[in-house]
Amino acid sequence: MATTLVGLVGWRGMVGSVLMDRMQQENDFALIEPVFFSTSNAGGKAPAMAKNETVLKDAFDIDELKRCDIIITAQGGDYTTEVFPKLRAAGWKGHWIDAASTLRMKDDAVIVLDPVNLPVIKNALANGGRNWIGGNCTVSCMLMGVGALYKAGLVEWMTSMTYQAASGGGAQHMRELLKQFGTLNAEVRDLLDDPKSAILEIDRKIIGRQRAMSADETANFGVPLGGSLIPWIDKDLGGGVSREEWKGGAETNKILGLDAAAAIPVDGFCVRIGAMRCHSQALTFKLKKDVPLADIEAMIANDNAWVKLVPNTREDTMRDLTPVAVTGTLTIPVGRLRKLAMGPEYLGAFTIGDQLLWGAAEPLRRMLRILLEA
Ligand SMILES: NC(=O)C1=CN([C@@H]2O[C@H](COP(=O)(O)OP(=O)(O)OC[C@H]3O[C@@H](n4cnc5c(N)ncnc54)[C@H](OP(=O)(O)O)[C@@H]3O)[C@@H](O)[C@H]2O)C=CC1
Ligand SMILES: N[C@@H](CC(=O)OP(=O)(O)O)C(=O)O
Repeated sequence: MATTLVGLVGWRGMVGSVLMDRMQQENDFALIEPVFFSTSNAGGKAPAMAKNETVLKDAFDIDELKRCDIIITAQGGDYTTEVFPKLRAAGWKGHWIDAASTLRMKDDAVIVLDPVNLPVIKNALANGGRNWIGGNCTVSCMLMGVGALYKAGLVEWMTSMTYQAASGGGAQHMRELLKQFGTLNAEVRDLLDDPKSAILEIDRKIIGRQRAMSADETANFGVPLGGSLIPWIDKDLGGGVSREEWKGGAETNKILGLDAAAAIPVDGFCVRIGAMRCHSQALTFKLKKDVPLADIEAMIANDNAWVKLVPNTREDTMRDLTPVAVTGTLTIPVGRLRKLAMGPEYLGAFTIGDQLLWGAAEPLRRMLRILLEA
């Protein structure tokens, strides 16, 4: 069989770098002939994973892109908006795998998260599908954790309260958060070094410095995030709903392959907090019936190889159910599982995922594998 030519766009960005790491770890490059593209350095040297195609191609060159059997892009939505229609208009029939949200809700696109929706992917493939889009990080991480309840048809509705990391905004947001923490620490360092100093004096100085942060110091988030939080993520869709909140319902149902008539109500609030790259979520389910907690735990624990049930104890929660425990791993812990005071059909849960792994890069490389094995 001829070698599959796979174009890689956005490979040196934050999501792209995580994707390259995972592809190397899983030996994906052994199965493909990679062609590396750049929006800024065409003609430069391709990275070490290159085989025969050792020069960076221009990521806007439709003829070069057209050579590829498969293109994977983590370059961002603006790039997709500009290049994808031109490429298809030029008659390209290859597979397009994309991290950006641009094409997600298009009828001819599938949101890929194969441990949850392999049947949806396989069905689209059989029907000639060629556009494979990674889901919103919060939605993908949530479904990796509690997808079992949806698959079992148990969910009447779900509400989520998210605690989303700085990385969701991009690399500059992570840097800004850390700079803000440093600025705040510097503001009270002398007082912290003195064990007899008054805590209210420290508190007064911190809030003063937070409120005095310059436009430069908050250029990415718009307001201070260090020592604070921001209960709005992505655009304002009107009606008091953020675009990130809208994605929760729209993408969950699309991933599960549920049309408007069968859609499950999913809604909540999305909040940016000062974590680095793990998105956490508190979930409340209204189940269609009273299912014993032990059965629910077993369902979740056995759903996929990455989910990890965390016993609902203080000790287990503090050790295993934090962004610090999860960062850099593919593990999706689900804990704090308990029936809520509202009644036996009301279930509470808390889950965490690395938003650069299951939230962005991993579903893309797994889709590549599915195509290579098809
Ligand atoms: N951040 C996230 O959490 C998520 C992002 N996504 C999607 O992925 C897209 C890419 O996001 P992200 O990876 O954060 O974007 P980055 O800004 O890190 O990278 C995007 C591109 O910027 C260029 N670039 C310019 N300067 C640098 C530099 N110093 N280091 C690395 N790259 C640089 C690179 O293009 P070139 O090599 O051509 O110059 C790179 O491919 C997003 O727009 C979004 O659509 C999806 C899910 C989650
Ligand atoms: N919006 C997410 C990150 C992201 O890129 O989402 P999407 O792929 O849906 O645009 C966040 O800020 O945490």
